[in-house]
Amino acid sequence: MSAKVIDGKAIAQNIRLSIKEQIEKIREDGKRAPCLAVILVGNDPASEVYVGHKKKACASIGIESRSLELPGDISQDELSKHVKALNDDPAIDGILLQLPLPKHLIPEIAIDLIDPDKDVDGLTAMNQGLLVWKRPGLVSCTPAGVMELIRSTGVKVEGARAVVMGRSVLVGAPIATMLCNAGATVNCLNSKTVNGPELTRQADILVVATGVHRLVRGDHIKPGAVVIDVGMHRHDGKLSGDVVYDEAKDVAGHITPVPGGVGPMTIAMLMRNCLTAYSKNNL
Ligand SMILES: NC(=O)C1=CN([C@@H]2O[C@H](COP(=O)(O)OP(=O)(O)OC[C@H]3O[C@@H](n4cnc5c(N)ncnc54)[C@H](OP(=O)(O)O)[C@@H]3O)[C@@H](O)[C@H]2O)C=CC1
Ligand SMILES: Nc1nc(=O)c2c([nH]1)NC[C@@H]1CN(c3ccc(C(=O)N[C@@H](CCC(=O)O)C(=O)O)cc3)C=[N+]21
Repeated sequence: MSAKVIDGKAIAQNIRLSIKEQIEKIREDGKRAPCLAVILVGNDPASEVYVGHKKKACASIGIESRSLELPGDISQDELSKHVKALNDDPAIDGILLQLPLPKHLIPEIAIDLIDPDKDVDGLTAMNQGLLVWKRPGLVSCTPAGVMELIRSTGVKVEGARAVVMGRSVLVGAPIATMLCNAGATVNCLNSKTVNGPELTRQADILVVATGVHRLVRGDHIKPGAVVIDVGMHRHDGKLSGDVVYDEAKDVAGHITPVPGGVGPMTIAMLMRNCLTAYSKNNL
């Protein structure tokens, strides 16, 4: 039996449409559009591509975007000044600092300066902490998107066994927390985990976010499981994930493709967070 493909692109499109309609209403009331500021430090080509996607998505649904392109050798202090200026600018609703930063900069110092009410990436210690306290503020885009994709399958999360591969602050850790909050029994694996496949084979819900190409094979998956592949790799212009899709699709019950799975949801959740931040900041 072949798994049902979770169409992240279509689900994301619906969410974007709903946000677009809400913004149209705001504009009809004579109010200004929401505005996202994206900070890009240096010229990492992959980051430039992602930032391009985000700005295009903003334009297509009526969110304004400003980009701040800063030199790769900028000092931590200078970067801090830019973040603070955006915090103080009432015309800016959301601030996104594209990661990774050049090696000499400490990302958490810059991130934690972002006003939590403008932190549309959900990465500040405040927003991550609120998630652990089960009273989420702005939630990280990829984890929020992953939860939406799991919900779209109709598979019950409460009581399910979930395995998250990866424990990064951007992806793995908040996904594990959100699954835990939703009542799943969660194992969060890392690069030192012994016998990973033994654990993944028990998972009703398997989320893979390791950045290791083709790590998860068909026989690592429990038959009928929900498999969410966050990984993103580009080889000869073709995109693929951390899961060996052709093997996994014959075992899983539901599976996300790469591309067309988690990626479009990340962008849709960013748009949703911009609208949430705008609404909160313009009460
Ligand atoms: N589609 C999208 O919207 C997005 C996709 N991505 C993609 O997701 C992937 C992960 O991103 P990110 O979390 O930022 O990456 P990181 O490199 O920050 O984290 C990878 C995590 O995977 C763990 N890991 C490595 N090998 C294994 C293994 N064999 N078993 C279990 N865990 C393992 C690492 O463990 P340890 O902590 O021990 O090192 C680490 O916690 C990347 O491919 C990235 O490109 C990221 C963001 C958004
Ligand atoms: N502060 C910060 N926040 C992030 O959210 C963030 C980041 N830094 N750094 C890099 C990662 C990566 N990321 C992706 C977003 C969209 C797609 C996406 O749209 N993917 C499409 C394909 C896109 C293409 O064709 O290139 C898809 O999977 O179908 C992928 C990856 C966000 N990230």
